[in-house]
Amino acid sequence: MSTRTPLMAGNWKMNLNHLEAIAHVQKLAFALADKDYEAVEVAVLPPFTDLRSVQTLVDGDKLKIKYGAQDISAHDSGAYTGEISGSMLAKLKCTYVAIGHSERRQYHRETDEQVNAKAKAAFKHGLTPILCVGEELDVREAGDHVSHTLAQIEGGLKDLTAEQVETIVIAYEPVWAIGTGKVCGAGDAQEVCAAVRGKIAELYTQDVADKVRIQYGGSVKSGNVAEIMAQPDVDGALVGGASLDADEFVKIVRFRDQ
Ligand SMILES: O=C[C@H](O)COP(=O)(O)O
Repeated sequence: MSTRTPLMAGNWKMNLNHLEAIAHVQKLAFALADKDYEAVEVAVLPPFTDLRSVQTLVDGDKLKIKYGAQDISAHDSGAYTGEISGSMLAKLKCTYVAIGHSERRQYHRETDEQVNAKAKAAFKHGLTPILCVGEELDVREAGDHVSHTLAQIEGGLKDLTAEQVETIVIAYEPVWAIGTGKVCGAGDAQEVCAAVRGKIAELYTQDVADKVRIQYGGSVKSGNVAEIMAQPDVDGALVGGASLDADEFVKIVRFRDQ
């Protein structure tokens, strides 16, 4: 029986301005009770422009919900127009930062090398990376989904220490299941999540691998979350579209009741 605490995280992507963010987090705070936080960690990943508002709300009302960013610069400071550094995110008391999301890889051509540099920047500033990996449809159809995902793991974790890796969160998100309504079968998600854990055991130790939380992401909803969470190597969900509906996200957090 795993002792890993599930992490249910809402990746808002480029949705909700700072006023909408306040209203949304207030709805979540109102709906979630202490008992929800006893067995599940809950986090939101709003756009950068919302983070100060979310921080003020969480700090002011001592909320148990955690928050983080959707990206981080690999650089500490300087002439990098449009980028946001790890120290800026740490100053806003972010806990998490998503790294290597498929939309960053696809639209911004982020490579495993850049993703690895961002993971190092996150650790340097005390942030926990949520390292996103997963294959496109053609890769799955060719039967190469496991090897593709494990190569991303190897590249993303390069030169990280065992102490760092045991705290990291991995999000397995098959690209073809993101925002499409096509859910990866629970067994298929388990296959890749187990392979990811096996790879971490090979690169580090079984003990390190047993501590790493591996989320599934891709069209997670209240109707499919229970089956996905029942898989032994799935330790949470990275939820996109469904996290924008507070009632639906609360149901996902309460996956044991679904
Ligand atoms: O980061 C979240 C994923 O990209 C999943 O998005 P989705 O739940 O809208 O499919």
